[in-house]
Parts: sequence; C-alpha cells; structure tokens
Amino acid sequence: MKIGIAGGGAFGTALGVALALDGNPVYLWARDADRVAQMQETRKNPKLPGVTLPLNMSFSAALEPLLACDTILIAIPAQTLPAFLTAHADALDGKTLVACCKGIDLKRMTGPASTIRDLVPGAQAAMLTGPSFAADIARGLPTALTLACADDDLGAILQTALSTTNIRLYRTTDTIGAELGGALKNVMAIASGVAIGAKLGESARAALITRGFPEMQRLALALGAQSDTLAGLSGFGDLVLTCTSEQSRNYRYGLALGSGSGFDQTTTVEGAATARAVRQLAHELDIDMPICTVVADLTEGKTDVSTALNTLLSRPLKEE
Ligand SMILES: NC(=O)C1=CN([C@@H]2O[C@H](COP(=O)(O)OP(=O)(O)OC[C@H]3O[C@@H](n4cnc5c(N)ncnc54)[C@H](OP(=O)(O)O)[C@@H]3O)[C@@H](O)[C@H]2O)C=CC1
Ligand SMILES: O=C(CO)COP(=O)(O)O
Repeated sequence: MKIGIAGGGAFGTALGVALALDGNPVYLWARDADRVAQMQETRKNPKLPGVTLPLNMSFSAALEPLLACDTILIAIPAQTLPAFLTAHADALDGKTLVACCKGIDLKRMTGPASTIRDLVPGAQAAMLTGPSFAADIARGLPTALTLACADDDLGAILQTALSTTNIRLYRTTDTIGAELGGALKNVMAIASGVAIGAKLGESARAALITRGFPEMQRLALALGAQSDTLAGLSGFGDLVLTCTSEQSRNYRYGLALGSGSGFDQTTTVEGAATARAVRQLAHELDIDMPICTVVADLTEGKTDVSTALNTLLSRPLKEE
C-alpha cells in the first residue's frame, strides 16, 4: 500500500514518522512550501521538537506525489477538511481517505468520515482516531487507536497496513461513533480545563468527565452511533486522556478560559467550533447537552465562568 499524508502539522508528521520507522515509504503533503523545504532539509518539524524525520519520509507542497498514493491519511483541522476535499474532489476520487481529524463541521454538521462521503462520494472513507498525542506517537511510545471503516474488508486491510510496532489499531465499522467520540471529547476537555483553571478542584473535573460521557453518548446514539464505540478508545479512551493532560491543546485552552489568562489563538483547538456545532445539533434534535452548550457559550464570550458554573449546578436534581 502506498501511503500519503495530507497535513504537515504535529499529527500528520507524527503518523508519518511512526509508519516510516516501521518500513513504509511515506509521502507527506503540506501546503506551506517553506515548511516542506525545511522538513526535507533539516529532517525536523518545529511542531515536534526533538524528533528526527526518517529518510524514507518525503515531503512536497505539490499534490502530485500525494495523489500517486492509494491511501491518504488526512491530518488537517476538521473545519478545513471540506475546502480541501472540494478543491481536490476529482483527484481524490477512487482513493481511500482516512480522516485523522477530530471535529464536527460547523457548516454541514457532519464528522470527518461523513464529510468525505458527502464531498468525495467515489472515495472510500475511514477514520483513524483515539487517545494519542502526536509527541507520544513520534517518540515511539505505545498507543492503541480505533480504525473505523464501514466496509469491514477494507477496514481489515487498513488495520494491518497502518498498525505499527507501537501503534495497535482496533477495528470497527461504526464510523459515526468513531467520529463523534473524537469530536465530543474535545469539548469535554475544554470544560475540564475550565474547571481546573478556575480552581474548582479535581472532584469537579471528575464530575464533568463522568457526566460528560453520557452527554456524548446521548448525541452520538441519536445520530446513529453504537454505544460500544463510545465506550471504546475513540470515545471514553480519548475523553480520559484529553481531559486530564496538559499535553492537550483543548484542555490548555480551557485552563486559560478558566483562569482568565491569555491563549495563542493560532493553536489548533478543535473543541471550540465543535461545541458550537453540538449546541446547534442539540437544539435541532431536542437533546439535553448542558456541558457542550455551556462550553459553546463560554468560547463565544456569551457567558462567564461563574455564570456557567451556576447554570450547571442549578439544573434540576435527577437520578444518575
Ligand atoms: N496533535 C495531536 O496530538 C493530535 C491531533 N489530532 C487531530 O489532527 C488534526 C490536525 O491536528 P494537528 O496536526 O495536531 O494540528 P497542527 O496545528 O499541528 O497542524 C495543522 C496542520 O494543518 C494544516 N492546515 C491548516 N489548514 C489547512 C488547509 N486549509 N489546507 C491544508 N492544510 C491545512 C496546517 O498548515 P499550516 O502550517 O500551513 O497552517 C498544519 O500543517 C486535528 O483534527 C487534531 O484534532 C488527532 C490526534 C492527536
Ligand atoms: O486528540 C488528541 C489526543 O488524542 C489531541 O488533543 P488536542 O487536540 O486537545 O491536543
């Protein structure tokens, strides 16, 4: 299998490193020609400090080498995925496209695999998602992820091809569950960061994670996901990782919101747009999504931390 990666950020590069170190030649496309030249020459990516890029990884800002691959991992932010797919829809037709991004597209209200199916119907769509920080993958630390593909035969081929010595892939046909688990956990990570940033304590964070999980399940099940998928790596697994680690950008963004400190707005924080998408979906589907709604309002400055807290604490008491 000839593997290409679209996206020269932390995650695309880290996946490329892992696959290349396992003996696969990897072709990485990034839109920034200067970044590409830098990676080619220095064998470094500033987004992955301390990591050396293997020699069997090659880089290009031209799309041709990427399009010569039959399987393309797409590791660009979820809100940029539709424009990328639309711009190259003809060339991507017939390819296997593995979305590695986590989010719900604000315009279409779809997760990455569904967006691929909608915009490049002639491609085969899959998702690679689950608990894994790019830095951990690039350093060769062990991770276990979910490979989701509606076509189980293709899923099995991808599972084998994309597993490496240190990345263990579990397979599912439930792409909806996989894409929603990865998207929704980012919103919960922001909420957890806010709790810690506002010095509400670790008990409050545990409450948020625990109540956040059924909230994730409510929306995912309403949209056709399977409960088991949400309880697996792509849902619960990633929820735990992202809500408890300062390596997470979503969590750090929440910390900044909670403590009132500054945050570099150029950082990729998928949970902010996803929270807004979820708030809209919850309204349309009449589903109770209190944590996501509060996070959407907070990120838009429509509420402040203490009002948000009161909103959550003053909800009617109910059974667990
Ligand atoms: N980092 C991590 O630990 C993990 C990330 N992910 C997911 O991977 C996805 C990418 O994140 P990550 O790599 O970390 O983010 P980064 O911010 O490190 O990199 C994002 C990359 O996407 C590129 N990009 C942005 N917009 C476009 C566009 N319109 N067309 C083409 N390329 C574009 C950027 O290019 P440029 O530099 O030119 O702006 C940059 O190379 C996210 O959905 C994230 O949730 C999943 C698991 C782990
Ligand atoms: O998805 C991730 C870990 O699984 C990375 O999380 P952040 O995007 O919050 O850094």
